[in-house]
Amino acid sequence: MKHTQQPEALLVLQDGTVYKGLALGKIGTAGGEICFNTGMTGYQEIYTDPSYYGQVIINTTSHIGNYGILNNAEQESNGVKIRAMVCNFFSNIHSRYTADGSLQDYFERANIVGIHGVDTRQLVRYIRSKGVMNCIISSEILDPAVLLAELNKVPDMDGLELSSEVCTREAYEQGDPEASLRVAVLDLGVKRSILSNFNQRGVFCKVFPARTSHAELAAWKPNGYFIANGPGDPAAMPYAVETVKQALETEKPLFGICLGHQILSLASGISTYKMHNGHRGLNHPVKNLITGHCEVTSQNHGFAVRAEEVMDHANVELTHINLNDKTIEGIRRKDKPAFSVQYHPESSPGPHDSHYLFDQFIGMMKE
Ligand SMILES: NC(=O)CC[C@H](N)C(=O)O
Repeated sequence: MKHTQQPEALLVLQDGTVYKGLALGKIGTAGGEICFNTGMTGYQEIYTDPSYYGQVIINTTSHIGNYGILNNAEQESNGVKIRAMVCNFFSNIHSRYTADGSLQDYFERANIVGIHGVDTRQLVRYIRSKGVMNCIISSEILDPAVLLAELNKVPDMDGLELSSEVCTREAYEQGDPEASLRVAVLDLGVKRSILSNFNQRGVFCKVFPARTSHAELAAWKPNGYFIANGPGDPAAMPYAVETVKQALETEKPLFGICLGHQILSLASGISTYKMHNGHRGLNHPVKNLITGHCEVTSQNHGFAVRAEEVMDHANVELTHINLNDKTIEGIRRKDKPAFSVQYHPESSPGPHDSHYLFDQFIGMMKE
């Protein structure tokens, strides 16, 4: 078994709190915003989700690495997007007959630093009460004072634009070009499983870089617009808000997921804010206020849209609400064929309760 003599590692929080543990992944130092995901499965999908770009993920499920990694099937993008990882028990051995390798080797190749042997229950309770903050992990510098100085160089997520760093450089097409429906995807950090949800339903997609103007999207003659998920602060993305405003004017159907939901909200005059702690996991209960049904949802967001501004809006209707904390989970425009959700209906990883939203969007395009 590899790495039986694991070097020590330190995790230092912005407020100076220090956690000791053992190194995993690459030996090195990395800092970012610390956030926790409570999902009990799907770690590779989480690490490769571009919405986590620049973040340090605590996996609260107690065993990580035990089913290894797959080269393709569980990748949500072209590589690991998280900055670093924290867990309680990191398994050096994996068991799954289809596995292509170990998580340790995968992290080493991707230059991802991590720490395990941390009491993640205590750590999460601490962050939950103090609120979101930055952190740094190192397996090479074991002096907390030096690390704290390094940590001060890590940028604050508030006000940070990151979609331009993770989106495609060139537009590309995906799916069957003969399909009867064409969706222009504004790639703010799109997950692969969202595109497969469209392709499986016979929709042809063209994925455009984040800073594409509406004129360029419209020139492809899409039947509808999809505004993707992605990392960073939506309030720092006036370019995407402008594209969405213009897309709304075409009266063609528009659907947004997560960051896309926040951008549709901003384009509708509703502001966003940074949450005390984000929602990241696979079991967040959401009520669909149109049908009265509850959905168990997959989530990953640290910003949200302002509830009071949704409620006061003449042209926006609240469609989904979070049953844990009553935050806004979905809206639709009363005057335009546009709707969005804060959670992840593509459910990768996660429960499949919300797949119907893709069918709803396709139904609107067919009308
Ligand atoms: N998954 C996402 O699209 C995340 C959106 C945004 N970056 C947030 O944290 O709220």
